[in-house]
Amino acid sequence: MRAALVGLDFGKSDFAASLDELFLLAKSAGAEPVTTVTGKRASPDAALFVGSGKAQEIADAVADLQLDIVIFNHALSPAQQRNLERVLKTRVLDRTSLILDIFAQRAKSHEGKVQVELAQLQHLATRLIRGWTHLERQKGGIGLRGPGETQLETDRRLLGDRVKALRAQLAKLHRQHATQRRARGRNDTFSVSLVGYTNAGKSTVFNAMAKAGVYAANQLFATLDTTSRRVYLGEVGHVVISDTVGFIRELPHQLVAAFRATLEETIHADLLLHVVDAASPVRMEQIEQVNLVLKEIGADHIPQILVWNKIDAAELEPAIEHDEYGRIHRVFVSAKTGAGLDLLRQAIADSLRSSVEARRGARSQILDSQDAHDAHAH
Ligand SMILES: Nc1nc2c(ncn2[C@@H]2O[C@H](COP(=O)(O)OP(=O)(O)OP(=O)(O)O)[C@@H](O)[C@H]2O)c(=O)[nH]1
Repeated sequence: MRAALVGLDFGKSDFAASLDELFLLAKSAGAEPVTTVTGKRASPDAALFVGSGKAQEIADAVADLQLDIVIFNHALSPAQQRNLERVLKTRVLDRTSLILDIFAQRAKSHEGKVQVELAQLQHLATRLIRGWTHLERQKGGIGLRGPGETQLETDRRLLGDRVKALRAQLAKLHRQHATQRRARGRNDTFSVSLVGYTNAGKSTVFNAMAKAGVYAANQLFATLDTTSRRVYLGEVGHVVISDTVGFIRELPHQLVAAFRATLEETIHADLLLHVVDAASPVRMEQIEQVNLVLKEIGADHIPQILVWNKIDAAELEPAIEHDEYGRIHRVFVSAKTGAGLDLLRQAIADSLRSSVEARRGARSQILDSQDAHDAHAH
């Protein structure tokens, strides 16, 4: 599918990085970006998002380069999208729909699929206006319409019913996961979650640690479902490591909501390995974006180790770095070459050891106070 990418510069500093990301997103969705049209504006045009001159430039590109789709690096209103499709005479997609599309292609587990469908329906609900989509025609539903209902009311009702059913399914899956987590908790297994910006290399680190053969690809959001493995770390024992969905700037809020359940795994971890693409020029900003999402889901209090990955590409050396309190702050690794992975194992083992000591400390404090209580009673 031949695509044009369109990005408008509203004076934000991350304009170039955000466009590079759109290129990757488009490729991940299976499109072939042929050309990029950029422009500068103070604010979006109400009817077409871009100005009429820019719209003509895009329309010419569509005709000259025989493009099938135009992808905007922004959120478009339903009216803007329709107006643009009329003027450009081709399909128009915005950033939110593109990300939803990738999620729909990638979701593998039952839960992942339910979450993506819910997010898509919620996105559709904002676009459900007269003459837009007729849901019951897709379902071939004669007799589905209630008495006196207009097409729009019927669409809204069907959509509402489906959203309700999906929410119920998710709640059930959620309860099952909580039960599984409790079972794990009883075993006192130390749990480690990999988090990070999309494409940072989480799956590759996970594979290297777990030798699991989890799908790793130079695509955004190759991993949607949480996968967990037990990993043996020598005399300190076992940990459970989980790979999680990648984060991205401007993740559509429907998706943040839908994936909250998946991210629950993250919230209950004892340690977060925050994987960073050390070779990316925008790595500091990506770290910030990830920390923002962690805060949003209430996981910002969990101890975190920054894993600077891809040191082979960034020409850095494997190392462990401590903060001023002597805690491990950063580990430099290459999941691809294996350099520094022994240091990462060591870092996780250290963290496990101090957690066990802290727990033992808490327990002996309780015993001490019990002894004191008993002594007093005698
Ligand atoms: N040069 C180099 N490339 C790496 C390294 N680790 C991962 N990669 C590459 O980076 C790309 C992304 O890796 P993944 O492991 O799929 O990244 P992810 O963070 O799981 O991605 P999402 O599923 O999108 O969240 C792949 O092409 C990997 O081969 C590394 O240490 N060095």
